[in-house]
Amino acid sequence: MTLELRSCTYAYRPWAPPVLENLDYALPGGLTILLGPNGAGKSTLLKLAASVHFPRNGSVTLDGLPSRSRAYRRAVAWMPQNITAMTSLTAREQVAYTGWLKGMNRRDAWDKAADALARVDLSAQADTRTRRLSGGQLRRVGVASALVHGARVLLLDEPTAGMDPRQRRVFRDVLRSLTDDVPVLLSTHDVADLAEDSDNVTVIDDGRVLYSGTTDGFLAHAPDGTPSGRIAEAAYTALSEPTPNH
Ligand SMILES: Nc1ncnc2c1ncn2[C@@H]1O[C@H](COP(=O)(O)OP(=O)(O)OP(=O)(O)O)[C@@H](O)[C@H]1O
Repeated sequence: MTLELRSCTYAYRPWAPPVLENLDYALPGGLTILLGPNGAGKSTLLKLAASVHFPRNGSVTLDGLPSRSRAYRRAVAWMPQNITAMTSLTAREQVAYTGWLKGMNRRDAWDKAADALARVDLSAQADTRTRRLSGGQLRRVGVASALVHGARVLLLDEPTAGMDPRQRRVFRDVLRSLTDDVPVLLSTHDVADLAEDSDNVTVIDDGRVLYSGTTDGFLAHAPDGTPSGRIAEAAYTALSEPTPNH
């Protein structure tokens, strides 16, 4: 499975400067965390990969399938930053509804919704109305919705934002169990929290890839002598801040 952006340029308005310019990126397997400061272009990259937006120039493909194709859209699941609780629907109904929107028949969507909720450890809340769920639980409903139609790639935009430490721990366990069979690209500002769990790290700033490689390679950018609890943050700082002579 190869999701690839080739020489992608994207601007939100025809007259505006591009947010991404000639960007080349190939998503590795396992869990990849996408880091970068506010406005770096993380959501934009995810939206191009999710076929929510299309590049002005360049191409986005999954095993050669163009992102405008129906097969591509079915193979890729995207969870936006804000998940909305659908008034009066239960967690299972909301997930099943998403499956139906993705083209599944009602029966299949209903059955697979239960499986997807089990994968994110929410079976106990399947019959709870989504508006009664906590923010962290609602995000897990979002992941279940992304999983319900058997996507081959999962793109998650800041899924851990606003979660308390316990919810983040549950979420990390859920992610671990998912990435065995589905590559996941996840944007976050929780560098320390997720870097140590991930297989790969991508750092972008100003629409450019500053680093893309293994988590070990990423952590190696921390200066010698960095205290063990601060290695991920120090590595991120070293990669994202210009050196004094530049
Ligand atoms: N809908 C939009 N219309 C116009 N400009 C936009 C739109 N969405 C994002 N931008 C601009 O594109 C740039 C990249 O934004 P993007 O949301 O991709 O960054 P990000 O790295 O996800 O940021 P954050 O960490 O704050 O979520 C920013 O300058 C932003 O202002």
